[in-house]
Amino acid sequence: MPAITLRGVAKSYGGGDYAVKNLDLTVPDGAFMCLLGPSGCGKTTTLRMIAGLEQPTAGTIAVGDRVLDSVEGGLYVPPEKRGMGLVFQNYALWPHLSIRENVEFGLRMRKVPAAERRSRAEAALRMVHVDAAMDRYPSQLSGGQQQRVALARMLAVNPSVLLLDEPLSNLDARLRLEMRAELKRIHEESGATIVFVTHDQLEALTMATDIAVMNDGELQQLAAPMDMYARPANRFVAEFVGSPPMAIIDVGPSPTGLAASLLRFTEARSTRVPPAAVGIRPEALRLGAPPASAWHEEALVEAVLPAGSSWTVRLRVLDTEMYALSYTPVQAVPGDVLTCWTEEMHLFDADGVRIPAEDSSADSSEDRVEAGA
Ligand SMILES: Nc1ncnc2c1ncn2[C@@H]1O[C@H](COP(=O)(O)OP(=O)(O)OP(=O)(O)O)[C@@H](O)[C@H]1O
Repeated sequence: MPAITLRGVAKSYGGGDYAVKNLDLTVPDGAFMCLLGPSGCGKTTTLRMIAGLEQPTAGTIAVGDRVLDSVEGGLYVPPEKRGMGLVFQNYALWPHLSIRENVEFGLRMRKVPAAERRSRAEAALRMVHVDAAMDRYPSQLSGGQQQRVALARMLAVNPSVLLLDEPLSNLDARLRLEMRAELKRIHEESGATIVFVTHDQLEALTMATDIAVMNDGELQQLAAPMDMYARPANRFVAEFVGSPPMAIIDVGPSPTGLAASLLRFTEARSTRVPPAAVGIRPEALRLGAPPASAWHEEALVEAVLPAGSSWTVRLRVLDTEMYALSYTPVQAVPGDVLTCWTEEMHLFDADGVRIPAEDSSADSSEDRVEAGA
């Protein structure tokens, strides 16, 4: 299956506002791409355009050489002729059909012979581990099992492109975790190209091979999950990806307190234009004796929040409240004064765009980070 490409794609539902603006995006063959962003950023609209359920207002959508939409060329291929499988948040199973019959339904529509229908339905149900419940009815299954049946129904048709819109949002935390692992396994086993819409950054980080972060109808960054986490292209991505979020401290033009301390440190180590903002991830803010090269300040412990395997500490650093996340026990109580330090800062310019590190090959031109807002 060749790559899916969107070129100059825009969508307006009328009234002058654009749900998606001039989107250029390539989904490589076999990718598990997550479209990630806050509510209303245009993720679902993008997915529905790929599916053919919405027509773009401008641009082209193609799979390899096959053009599916071309506004300029007056071309539009309807959903049923695109050969893509769809699962939406509100999946619906037929209540009066057994699980097996539900999964066979799509194959029946495609006039697949009975024996083949049966074996393909069984194979799909085995893949999602619901084959033991094949002869039951949807009402006899848990929400998570029903969700898997909806997936099996799509997988039985064997589409080479799967389009999923928040398919895990109706599940409880434990099932979501289980289904993330299942989806990853299904992706690896089937070799299908997956486009997955979510507003949950953890879902995207854990499952995707590529993440496209959108905001306000525009692509903010396209990168592999850990690249995006390590080198967010701009302030929006930096704050959206990661939990607890990165602290971003504005430092210009006449900073005081923590901002002044950070600016002094970055200016002493760089010949470049000073940053307009400095970001520090909670796990990069360490407590204890700092190495000589690290930025450090005294911090007043305000609260210690143990969570079994991690410790979140609320600190007051000069004039600013910050969070440190530790994966080793923190022996401190409110009122203690500790040294906090870091060697990992993210610098942003006045437009909120990442300033690449001078001494790091990680921020090189080979970086997969494509876009900055
Ligand atoms: N059928 C429609 N008619 C008019 N406006 C729409 C329609 N569908 C979406 N929109 C608008 O387009 C914008 C993008 O919506 P979209 O559903 O694509 O965002 P989203 O990122 O998927 O959000 P959510 O996570 O809330 O589903 C929003 O401002 C939304 O109100």
